[in-house]
Amino acid sequence: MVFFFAQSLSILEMARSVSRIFSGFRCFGSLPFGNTQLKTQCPSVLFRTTSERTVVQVLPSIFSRKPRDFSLPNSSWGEEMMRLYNYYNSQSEEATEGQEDHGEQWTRLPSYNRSLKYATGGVYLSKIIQSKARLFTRNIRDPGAAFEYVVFFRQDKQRCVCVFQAGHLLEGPPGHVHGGAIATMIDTVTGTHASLLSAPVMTANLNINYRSPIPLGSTVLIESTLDKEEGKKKFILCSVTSTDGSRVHTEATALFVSISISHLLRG
Ligand SMILES: CCCCCCCC(=O)SCCNC(=O)CCNC(=O)[C@H](O)C(C)(C)COP(=O)(O)OP(=O)(O)OC[C@H]1O[C@@H](n2cnc3c(N)ncnc32)[C@H](O)[C@@H]1OP(=O)(O)O
Repeated sequence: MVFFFAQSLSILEMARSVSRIFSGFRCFGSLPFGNTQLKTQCPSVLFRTTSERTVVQVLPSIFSRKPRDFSLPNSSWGEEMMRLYNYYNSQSEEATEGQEDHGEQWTRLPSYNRSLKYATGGVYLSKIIQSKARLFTRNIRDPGAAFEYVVFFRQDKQRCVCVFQAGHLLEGPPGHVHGGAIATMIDTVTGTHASLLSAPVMTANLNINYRSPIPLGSTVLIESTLDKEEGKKKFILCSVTSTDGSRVHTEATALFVSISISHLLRG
């Protein structure tokens, strides 16, 4: 669809259009950290400053069908978010460079805005989910406006840690994060955790105790641990704390039940 539209424009008009389409996507390579993987993911930065020939060379990667991984840094990530991302990411890099991974390192979990489509290659879900469906936590294009987060997993400890920066659109009480947004993030982290144990799962029960408000714009840690498994039930514990651990914001327990895909087709 995007490609068809672009064919009817001149190259430069096309470049401007695509640039606008991708306007929410900042160039990771301009940020002060040296992850080469990030630098390869922002070809649109060349549009305004290079010749037509270069633009043409760049276009194929623009129209790549590779989905955006939202768990990678963008320009809205603050200092604390970046510090923690770099901390956990450096430990997960060791796992890939090291000899053998026995689950003793953190693994960064990629995050897409149409999780099931990408997880299944789109074959199944393209038939049953409307084309405009997007994952709730990844559907706001303006970087930093809502849910900015990355989840890491440690298999040996059965533990997830999520670094979450709460944007200005998540306001509940003045200057603080809405309880529903906090619940959403707890559901997301514990649900991701339960899915790693045995996907697919659905949330059957979520109990939340709000202990102290989370300032809007701040970065917090959301940690989940496996409490117990009973057949198709997974019980997960979760806490939301300040990044230094000194302040407990929220505590929760969650129950996930394994389902079969046919469960989702019952309507
Ligand atoms: C990448 C991002 C990840 C994000 C993750 C987000 C996940 C979500 O938000 S899911 C959306 C919200 N959840 C839902 O809509 C679920 C709606 N509920 C359902 O579909 C069903 O009730 C479901 C799937 C939970 C359970 O149904 P079903 O598979 O038939 O299980 P069922 O046989 O009734 O119960 C299985 C066991 O779970 C227990 N159980 C079920 N529901 C509950 C509950 N609410 N509380 C406590 N126990 C429960 C049952 O007692 C039973 O226990 P046991 O095996 O010991 O007898």
